[in-house]
Amino acid sequence: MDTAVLLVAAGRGQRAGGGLPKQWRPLAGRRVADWTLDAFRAAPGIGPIVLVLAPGDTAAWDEFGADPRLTLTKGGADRAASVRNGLAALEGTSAERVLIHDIARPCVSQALIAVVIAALDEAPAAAPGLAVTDALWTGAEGAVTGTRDREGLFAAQTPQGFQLEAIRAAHAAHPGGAADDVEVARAAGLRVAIVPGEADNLKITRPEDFARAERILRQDMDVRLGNGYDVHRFGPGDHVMLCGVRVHHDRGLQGHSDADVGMHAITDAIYGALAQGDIGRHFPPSDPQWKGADSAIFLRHAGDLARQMGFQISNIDCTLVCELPKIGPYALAMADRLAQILGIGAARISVKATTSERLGFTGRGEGIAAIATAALIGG
Ligand SMILES: Nc1ccn([C@@H]2O[C@H](COP(=O)(O)OP(=O)(O)OP(=O)(O)O)[C@@H](O)[C@H]2O)c(=O)n1
Ligand SMILES: C[C@](O)(CO)[C@H](O)COP(=O)(O)O
Repeated sequence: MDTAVLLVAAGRGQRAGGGLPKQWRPLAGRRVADWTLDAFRAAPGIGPIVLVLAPGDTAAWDEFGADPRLTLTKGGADRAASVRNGLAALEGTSAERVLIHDIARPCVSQALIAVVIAALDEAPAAAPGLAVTDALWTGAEGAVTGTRDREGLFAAQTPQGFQLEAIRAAHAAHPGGAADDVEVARAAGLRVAIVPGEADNLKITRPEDFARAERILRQDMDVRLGNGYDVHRFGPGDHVMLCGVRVHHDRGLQGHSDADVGMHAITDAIYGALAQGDIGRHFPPSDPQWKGADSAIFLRHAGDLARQMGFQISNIDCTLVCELPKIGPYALAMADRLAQILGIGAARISVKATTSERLGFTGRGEGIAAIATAALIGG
């Protein structure tokens, strides 16, 4: 049974400071929102994902709008209003359950997601709570004024899981202003099962939380580097394909596929980082179906394989080595095309070129060489 995910990301993160809303700020090499989104993308049994965005976060609307797995909808004046809009966006989907999660909790584990989903087999609602272990005081003017019994107290976390129709009806009946969806569910008479929360599943709220979240994410991070190198010889022709862009030239490049030397080096760099061999292993040159093939097929395969193995492409750097054609005027278009094929931001891709000072085979204009590095992050 598919479980939908509703990620609320329309807050302004005022307590976290830092200028940019916290979900768009960098954390362990990526943005907070990327960590959270990918945790749910990677979880088994997840169906539609609704991302609730502030209307003014235009860059996010453009970026995430291109992802076919996501449905975007506008946030409201407070968290509960944003959740209501997200639930409305789920109307008509086949999902019967929903996990509602703060985008500001990027350290959510696969184990916790699975536990909440499993608990929904037995209960109409389930949410993680951390039993309070510290003594509790009341205080005023910098001094302790009393103590409170901690017995039976829990710190509430997300993802909070619900049968979809039940939480939709609960929100419709609620006057608003709830701290979380458990409060809304309980007001509608739903029993909410508590599953054990995780200390690492913090909500980034204040400036110091970034450092703690970064430590948590980095301790499980699997950083991989791969390199790729390729050469193609010039032959007759009137253009070359380089990093997915057709570049006018008085000769073409020879090869079994479209001979896109840059894209081949990048593809091999990704395979290398994954320890999955090279293009020849996945697309043997002896196979006639790849004759004249668009090299985007190879690159897309490497990118998909990285995702299947639990890795994100952090960045790519590719250097083309040739005297001619001049690469500079095409470099940005090349980065854009590669980004489109890989489904990552163009700012994560660098394409540059150098001559070899007329030395060697590239210097003599006999062919083009390309060298690429890919950095992948998993875990
Ligand atoms: N109108 C709102 C307010 C909050 N949220 C989301 O609700 C989650 C939990 O809220 P909180 O930590 O309070 O986030 P902010 O409202 O962004 O923070 P602050 O109160 O410090 O401004 C966050 O993922 C936030 O983006 C939302 O989608 N819409
Ligand atoms: C839903 C929540 O994450 C539960 O802990 C929390 O209530 C939302 O954030 P806020 O800081 O209470 O606004």
